[in-house]
This record gives sequence, C-alpha cells and structure tokens, in this order.
Amino acid sequence: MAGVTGRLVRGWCLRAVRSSLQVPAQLHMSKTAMGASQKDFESAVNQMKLLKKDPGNEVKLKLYAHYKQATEGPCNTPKPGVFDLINKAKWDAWNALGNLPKETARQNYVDLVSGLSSSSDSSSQVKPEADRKQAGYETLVMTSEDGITKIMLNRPTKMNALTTQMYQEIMLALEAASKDDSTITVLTGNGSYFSSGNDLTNFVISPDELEERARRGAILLRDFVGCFIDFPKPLVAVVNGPAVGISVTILRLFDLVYASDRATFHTPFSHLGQTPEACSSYTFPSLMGPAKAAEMLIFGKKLTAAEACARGLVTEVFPDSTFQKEVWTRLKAYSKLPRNALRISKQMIRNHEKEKLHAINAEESRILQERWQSDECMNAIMNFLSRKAKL
Ligand SMILES: CCCCCC/C=C/C(=O)SCCNC(=O)CCNC(=O)[C@H](O)C(C)(C)COP(=O)(O)OP(=O)(O)OC[C@H]1O[C@@H](n2cnc3c(N)ncnc32)[C@H](O)[C@@H]1OP(=O)(O)O
Repeated sequence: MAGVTGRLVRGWCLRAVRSSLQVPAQLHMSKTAMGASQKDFESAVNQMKLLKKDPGNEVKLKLYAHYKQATEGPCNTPKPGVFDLINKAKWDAWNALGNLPKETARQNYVDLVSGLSSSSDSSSQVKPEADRKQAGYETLVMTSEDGITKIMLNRPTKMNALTTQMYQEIMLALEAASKDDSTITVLTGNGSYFSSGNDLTNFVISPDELEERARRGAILLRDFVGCFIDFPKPLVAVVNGPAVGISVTILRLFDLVYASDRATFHTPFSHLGQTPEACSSYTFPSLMGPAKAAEMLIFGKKLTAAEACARGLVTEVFPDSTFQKEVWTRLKAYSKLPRNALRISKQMIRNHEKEKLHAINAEESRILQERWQSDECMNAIMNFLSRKAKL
C-alpha cells in the first residue's frame, strides 16, 4: 500500500512540475537530431513581436537569455554594476546558461515562445512551423543517439550544484528517458565537476518560510530519489569529476558507475548539520560495511576514485585523458545488446529491495526535513554563503 501511495504521489508531483514549468509533457525530450531549425527560430522571434499579452519579467528574461545564447553563444561581456539593475538581471540570466549549446538555446527559445502563444487567446497568431518541437531544459542538456539517452547537468560555473529547478528537470528527463526508445540512460556533468551536490542557496529563505520550505524540500527529495529507485532501464553514471553530497549517495541506485581518476567522492553531511539521503544510510553500509560507511557518511571522509572503486561504489576508473573516449565506446557497445533482456535483468536485480528503499527514502527525507530547520544546519549554510567555510 505504501508503495502504491508513493507512486501516486510521485505521479502527481511530475504533473505539478510540468505545469510549473509551463511546458507540455510530451515535449520534454530534446534530441539534438530533431532540434529547431534556424527558420523555426526566426519564426519564433517574429511571433514574439505579435504577442499581445506581456508575459512578465521572468519569462522575458528567459527569452532574452536564450536569444542571446542562440545568436551569440556563452555570455562573455563584462558584468554590469550592481546599480544597473535591469542590465545586471539580463546579464545574470544570460550568464546562468553557461556553455549551453547554441542549438539547445535556439530550441528552448522556440519552445518558450510556443508555450506563450498556445496559452494566449490570440487565434490570429502564426503557429510555429514545428509542432514536432522538443521542449528544452534550462539546467540540463538532454540528447539521444546510438540507443543512449544522455542527461547532462549543465551549470558548470556553479560546479553543477543542484537547484530546485534542476531536481525537477532531472525527474522530468528521467521520466522521458524511461519511455523513449533508447536502451541505456546516462547521467553526467558538464565542465570540471560531476556535481557539487545540493545548491546551498536553496536554503536562502526568510525564517518565517523555513518550516514550509523544509516540508516541500522533503517531498521533492523523496520524489527525486524515488525516480532513481523506480527507473526501469539500465542507468549509468559517467562521473567526469568531483562529486559531492547527494550526487555521491545517489550513485548506489545506478547500475554502472564509471569514474574519471580526477573524480572524488565526498559526503560532508555532518559538516553541514545534515544527515544522509538517497537511501545511503542503508545502501552504503550494505555495500562497504558499517565502519567504512561511517567514515564517509558520519565523518565526511573524501574518497579518491580508486578508493570508491575498492569500496564497490564505482564500477571502474579510467584515466582522465581517455575517460570520455573509453567510456562512450564501451556504452555504445552495450547499447547494442538486446534492449528487453537488459531491462528485465535490471529489474530482477533491483526489485528485491525496491519497497525497502522507498521506505528508507521516506524516513531519510523526514529526518532531513527536521535537520534543515536546525541551528546546526543554518549556521553551516551561512558559513558557506559568507565563504567562511568551503569543503
Ligand atoms: C530538495 C533538496 C534536496 C537536498 C538533498 C540533500 C543534499 C545534500 C547535499 O548535497 S550536501 C552537499 C552540499 N554541497 C556542498 O556543501 C558543496 C559546497 N561547495 C563547495 O564547497 C565548493 O564550492 C567546491 C569545493 C564544490 C568547489 O570549490 P572551488 O573549486 O573553489 O569553486 P567555488 O567554490 O569558487 O565554486 C564556483 C561557484 O560555484 C558555487 N557553488 C559550488 N558548489 C555550490 C553549492 N553546492 N551550492 C551553492 N553554490 C555552489 C560557488 O558558490 C561559486 O559561485 P560564485 O562564483 O561565488 O558565484
């Protein structure tokens, strides 16, 4: 019963996420091969000129940022001064797109405009050429080719720290990947980090919001981890660099973990006044024994890739210089194996402990909900934000 309720809650949550992102569900897969053409883009730019209803500042900033990224590439102009509020907001929005490829930005722009025109009441507006358009993600790059769907975390300037939006987009991307025709799904990071874990600015809130935000955070965490527990196809982590916090603990829910020898694995929960998540309070002791798990989860010992491999958290370590080439060659070969056999074998391995993992996930999320409201946690976050503390 608990499992069924959990699944219902997760299903509801995905619908809520979709509506909050204002993008139709069927459009959430962005395949590079099917991206918007230059003509689609120009038609979207023209369509914006016809829009009757002001879409509001937030949307206008997104449109501006994606337009600039699509036409000029990554932001490399000087940051405006703090008092130049409008230009600073525009610069921040553009800069936040990091190295998002021009094609993805173009696609995102087309999708945003299309979402605006379909929600507006103007029937006279020109329909975009591509009803086949794929919705974009703002914090991820999602591609699909050679039987492999790749979800790439894309906030390289912030070490791929996970914002609330990013957790939501990852859930949507996993949902899309679970239904597409690929054989294998891969999660990786853009830039030097795999991910620096939870974005600590998620905690920048006023004291009177704390209780409600902690409650919502716990639901988001439970649903996020639940998507990994239930993911039906082989799931591979390509750990391109250091991993911190939840980007380490979640790895035990993957089927293969390939790491560059530059990667490190760090779970500084106690330092942050927090406690383990992603089922690691159960999976880590069962994987490496309670003493080694305690060293990581209680005392925050940072492991090298070789150490993480020796403890069973990582499948194989590759030299950084050949990492991408070796890993993708391997994955392309695996992706040619019979799809259904892979899927069924995965489920046979994972199904034994699924219900248990959901129960542990719910309990860990409940405990974290309390922790996030503690002075220990708040002080640790304040220290990071005021740069008194770094890992
Ligand atoms: C729904 C909620 C679910 C929550 C689940 C619970 C999850 C728990 C965790 O994941 S705990 C782990 C949290 N992560 C951290 O504590 C890492 C904090 N970051 C650091 O210590 C350092 O940034 C670093 C060691 C990762 C990298 O150091 P360095 O190489 O010196 O780079 P910078 O510090 O200059 O980083 C560049 C830029 O990125 C910002 N940034 C990096 N990581 C985070 C982060 N986790 N949260 C917020 N911001 C981050 C950093 O502030 C810099 O930004 P700036 O250029 O100053 O604007």
